[in-house]
Amino acid sequence: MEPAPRTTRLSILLPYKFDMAFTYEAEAPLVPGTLVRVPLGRRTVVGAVWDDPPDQTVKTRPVMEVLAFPPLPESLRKFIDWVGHYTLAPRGDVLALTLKEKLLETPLKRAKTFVFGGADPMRPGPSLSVIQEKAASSLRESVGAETFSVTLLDGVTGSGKTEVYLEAVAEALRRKRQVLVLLPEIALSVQMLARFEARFGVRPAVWHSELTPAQRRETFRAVAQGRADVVVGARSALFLPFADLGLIVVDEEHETSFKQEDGVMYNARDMAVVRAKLCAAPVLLVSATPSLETAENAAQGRYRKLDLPTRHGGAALPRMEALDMRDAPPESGKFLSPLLVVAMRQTLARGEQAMLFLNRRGYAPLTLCRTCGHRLSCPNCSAWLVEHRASPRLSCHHCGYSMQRPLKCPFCEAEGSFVPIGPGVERIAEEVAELFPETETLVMASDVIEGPAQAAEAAAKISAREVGIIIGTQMVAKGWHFPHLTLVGVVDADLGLAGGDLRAGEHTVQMLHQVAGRAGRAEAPGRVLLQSYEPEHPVIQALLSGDLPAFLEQEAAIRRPGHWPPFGRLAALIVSAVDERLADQIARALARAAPRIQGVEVLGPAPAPIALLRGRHRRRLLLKTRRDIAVQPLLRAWLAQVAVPRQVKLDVDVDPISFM
Ligand SMILES: Nc1ncnc2c1ncn2[C@@H]1O[C@H](COP(=O)(O)OP(=O)(O)OP(=O)(O)O)[C@@H](O)[C@H]1O
Ligand SMILES: [Zn+2]
Repeated sequence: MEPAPRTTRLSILLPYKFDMAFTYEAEAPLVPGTLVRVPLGRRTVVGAVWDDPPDQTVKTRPVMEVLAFPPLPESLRKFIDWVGHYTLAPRGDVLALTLKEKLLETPLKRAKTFVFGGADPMRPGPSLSVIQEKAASSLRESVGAETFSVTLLDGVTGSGKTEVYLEAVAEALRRKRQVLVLLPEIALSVQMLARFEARFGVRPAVWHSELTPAQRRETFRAVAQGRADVVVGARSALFLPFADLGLIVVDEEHETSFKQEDGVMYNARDMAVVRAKLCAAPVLLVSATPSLETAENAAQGRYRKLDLPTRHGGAALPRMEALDMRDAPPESGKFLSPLLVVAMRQTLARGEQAMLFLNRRGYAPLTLCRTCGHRLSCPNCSAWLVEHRASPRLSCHHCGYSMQRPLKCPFCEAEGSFVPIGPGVERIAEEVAELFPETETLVMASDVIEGPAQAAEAAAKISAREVGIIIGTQMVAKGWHFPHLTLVGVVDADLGLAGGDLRAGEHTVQMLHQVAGRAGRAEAPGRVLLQSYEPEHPVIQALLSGDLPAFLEQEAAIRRPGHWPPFGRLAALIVSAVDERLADQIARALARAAPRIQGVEVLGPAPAPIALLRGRHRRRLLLKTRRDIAVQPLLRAWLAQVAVPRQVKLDVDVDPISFM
């Protein structure tokens, strides 16, 4: 008879760049998901017992400590495996999204400073309109079914989408289930958090990058123990260890900021659907301007769709007009058409507020030497330096490089010859200050409004009408409800169309429609003026008509024949190296090894639009397949053929959103 083994072998996934789980030994079996401390080389690290079969042959080291923490649930472990498989990221890197470095090392606060749970779903919400109630009761049913389903809640701006989805949240809470609400920019969601509190009597738990380590740890634990009943979070909240998730809401599902562009490149909107499926829970995608992906899924019957076609309380949708800048141009060196200025004066005279939208931070996007034409660019990136005057510097928005404005042109040595070209929000603010010296104005951009507290302060000022004119980047587009705001001026409606990537038109329509939706949300009607040099462009026409479904139809007709998403699949390879020749060499080697299969096309290699980024030269290849062909096996087989030296970084971006 063989002697019984004294120890058990365990597979342990470590939150580092390894795809495989490592085998360790423990004195007794541990359930999968258990968090343990183990040796790794000369260090000790925290990992999780995983479901892979342990290797029976390798030499093992012992588990050092079993952490007193609820094991990661099976649905989360499967999710981590799934995300790794889909994005081609090592599973360890995906686990790291759950087990943030040091998360479990932070000592617990003595005093209980954080209180979770206690949302009261029995408190009455507002009385819903007939059409809102219809949508709400359908959502309550989905939540009550306690099984996987996907619903698109498609409602015009100000239709009460938030009120309606709070009803779904209430239903999940009545069933004692946990709820996750994903927002594109949690730091800017002060109004949403306040509404949540008004509805349920407590603030929800929040999850975003600005939490302190202690807040993180406490929240993580409360979610794992099921004490945190609602979590409102940024995309990374998808990786929290929910004990009993009963509903996921993805608000503003069309937002590109749900896509993480570095490390594990995942789209939180799409992964939310996967997470819900693995938890057998419903997921609700919410938008006034659904992405073509989601609209197509609804059209094909894969997702259910609920509509809220009118604004709440009889408010009309704002009137949209294009200002043809060829007919009514601004004065030279200025950017606001006289017609827009007149409209602003009228608005202010009525005691209402105006908002100017320009999705560009800083003073000017480009600085040019008048004498020789030299342009100031970043030494590390293929990008112009952006002038900022609030804190006077020229800076690179890609790598953070910054410098003083030089006195002399480094090229022709002319003195005092630099001129700013084009506007950023600071320059618009300067123009506004000249035109409206008496009016209080407020700039909202990520370099001026840095966190939730400042955003709350800004919102409070606007609501209290301490501000007449608001000038902002995309930060002002999202979700705000300012009852006295009736005029929105879009400074450059053509801006987003210039780059011309696959979704440029779609994203411009979504963003501008969203900004427009800030106008006239209460009694006074709203008006939106789009400054454009090309008002006949289909995107501007779609905005004017307000017929977004028709626009999506057009987009679909353009993308369908070439199998562009969502009618086909894309994956991008981004090769980068400090040594340009090496980047080229590997990119060419990849091109030679590219799959040659029917229904599969490889484009490139080509220099990336940002060909130099943080000192690295970048080349791109794009894999395009028919929808019925999965890209992951193709990518794996492809990448296995090319040896990539250590000095070269190869990023794989499945379902790319950015083509830069
Ligand atoms: N049934 C209702 N009773 C009272 N107020 C309501 C009702 N429905 C909506 N509102 C109010 O109308 C405003 C707009 O609603 P809400 O913010 O939910 O719309 P939304 O569709 O989410 O807007 P957006 O997409 O533009 O951010 C809010 O102030 C909200 O409180
Ligand atoms: Zn740079």
